[in-house]
Amino acid sequence: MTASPRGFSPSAHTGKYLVTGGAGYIGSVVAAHLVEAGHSVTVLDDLSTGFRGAVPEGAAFVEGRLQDARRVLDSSYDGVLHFAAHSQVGESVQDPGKYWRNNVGGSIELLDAMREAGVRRLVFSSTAATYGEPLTTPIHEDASEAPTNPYGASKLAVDHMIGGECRAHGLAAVSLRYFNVAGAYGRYGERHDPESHLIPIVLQVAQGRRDAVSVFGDDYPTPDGTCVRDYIHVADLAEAHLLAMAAMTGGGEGAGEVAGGAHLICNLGNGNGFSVREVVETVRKVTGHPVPEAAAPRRDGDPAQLVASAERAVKQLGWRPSRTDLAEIVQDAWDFTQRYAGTAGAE
Ligand SMILES: O=c1ccn([C@@H]2O[C@H](COP(=O)(O)OP(=O)(O)O[C@H]3O[C@H](CO)[C@H](O)[C@H](O)[C@H]3O)[C@@H](O)[C@H]2O)c(=O)[nH]1
Repeated sequence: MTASPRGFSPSAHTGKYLVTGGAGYIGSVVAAHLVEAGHSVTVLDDLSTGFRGAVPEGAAFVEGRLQDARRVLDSSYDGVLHFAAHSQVGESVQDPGKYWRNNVGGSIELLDAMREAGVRRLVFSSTAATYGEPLTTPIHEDASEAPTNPYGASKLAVDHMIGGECRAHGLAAVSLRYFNVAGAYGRYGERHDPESHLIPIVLQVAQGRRDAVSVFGDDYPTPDGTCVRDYIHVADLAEAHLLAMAAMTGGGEGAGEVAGGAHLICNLGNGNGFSVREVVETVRKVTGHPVPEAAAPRRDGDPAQLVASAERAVKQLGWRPSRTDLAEIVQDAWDFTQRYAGTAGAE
């Protein structure tokens, strides 16, 4: 095992969990954390964007869609962690039906399968994109929800569906709204094709696989004119998922027990914003390589600034992010990029 857990153990209880999308970036990191904490894990993934090699050793694997959850789940499962989704903002604008069908339609099937099998706990991978253009910063969970693209709208629809399922049928659920997830956890890291996220793109420039990074807009109302985002380490994010499940199984560390019928929504971010230019500069320092920049027009739908208030996750779940330094996040992503991304082991 190349990953290096830091003695994180959110719960003395061990359980049996289904991880949908566990061959993808975030799902695989969470699945690895669950296995390392001694839980029994089954990954359900259709490998449309994930990699078989990213499923952690020790987890069972079922290749299938969310519609197939019915043939996997039974009452021996303690809960589900649901990551399987399409997640490209630009693509969702081009092909919205794909997002409604898969993200919303698939989640309906999953919720039905859970109810039929008597599996009553869910952690859902939601997103800051449910808020849209923020009216205030940092963003709290009671901010207005006005997604600006079908990706965010599909995730918000699922959050609403989950709320209804909790009220009607006593499901316990935690929706975690991620800000900009980055970094890697040993051999588990970010590999999108095509890549659209800033940090992996800048690292590809540092590696010489791209000529320059396009900086999308330098006239935003931010200190250096480029967009500001809240980057959160994927391992800190993963720990929040285990704490969320623990809050529902009675082994939680936070203030809030999430009982049947309750739906807790928590933002996950560090509360610090970094601009595109600061990210590029950090990559130069960490890698020691030059990173040429090219000015480019603003990208449609990009808010100037997205920064989280994660106070609720800290209070309710007992979450304590420990990798908040941007250089550490970039370093871990860089190690992954050099060792694993684009290698045969990725398949
Ligand atoms: O080549 C690039 C790529 C990105 N950027 C800029 O870098 C910032 C971060 O962009 P990312 O694509 O890495 O991340 P986003 O903030 O667009 O996306 C994040 O927030 C979205 C919601 O707003 C979704 O949740 C998405 O999955 C999540 O990664 C943005 O200002 C973007 O314009 C560039 O300047 N050049």
